[in-house]
Amino acid sequence: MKRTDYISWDEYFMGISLLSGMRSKDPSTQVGACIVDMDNRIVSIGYNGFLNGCSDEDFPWEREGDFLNTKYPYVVHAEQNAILNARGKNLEGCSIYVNLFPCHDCARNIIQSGIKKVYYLDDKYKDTDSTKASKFMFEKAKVECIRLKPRTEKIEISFKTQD
Ligand SMILES: O=c1ccn([C@H]2C[C@H](O)[C@@H](COP(=O)(O)O)O2)c(=O)[nH]1
Ligand SMILES: [Zn+2]
Repeated sequence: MKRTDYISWDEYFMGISLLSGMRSKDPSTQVGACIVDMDNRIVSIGYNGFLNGCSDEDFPWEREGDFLNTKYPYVVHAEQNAILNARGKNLEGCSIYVNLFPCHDCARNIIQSGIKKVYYLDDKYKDTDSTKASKFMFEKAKVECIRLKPRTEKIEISFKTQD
């Protein structure tokens, strides 16, 4: 008889976003993104981090202080890494799963890439102008935003073997 307690597509793709976010070295907010095509195939993934080919040690993780001494001008956002990691593949009609609602800069990139659905979990920056601008642009561009309400708070994975 087939298993019945398997995870849903939404749990699977958001789970992969969260796992991807666990690669992030940002001490305050870890973001992961997973782009999926209309056949439920994963096209690309990404997380927030500093620049390819540069040492992480050369950049600050600070949130406050002089702008140039904070992470903000240097960190590449998860959604943008996922779009860029697709290496020019056609993303028209794809969906993106991301654990944090996209900022206005990511929203512009998502829209321009042809992605049509955004599945998200957390909306902790909902009162910021950046998120308000994202929502305005998504609405105008007819990109659907869906907040996932998982039926469980945690999914466990184990590396334990049976041998
Ligand atoms: O759309 C987004 C918005 C933010 N991020 C990343 C960028 C930063 O590394 C953190 C946010 O840091 P805070 O300390 O919470 O300001 O999240 C992203 O990847 N995508
Ligand atoms: Zn962003």
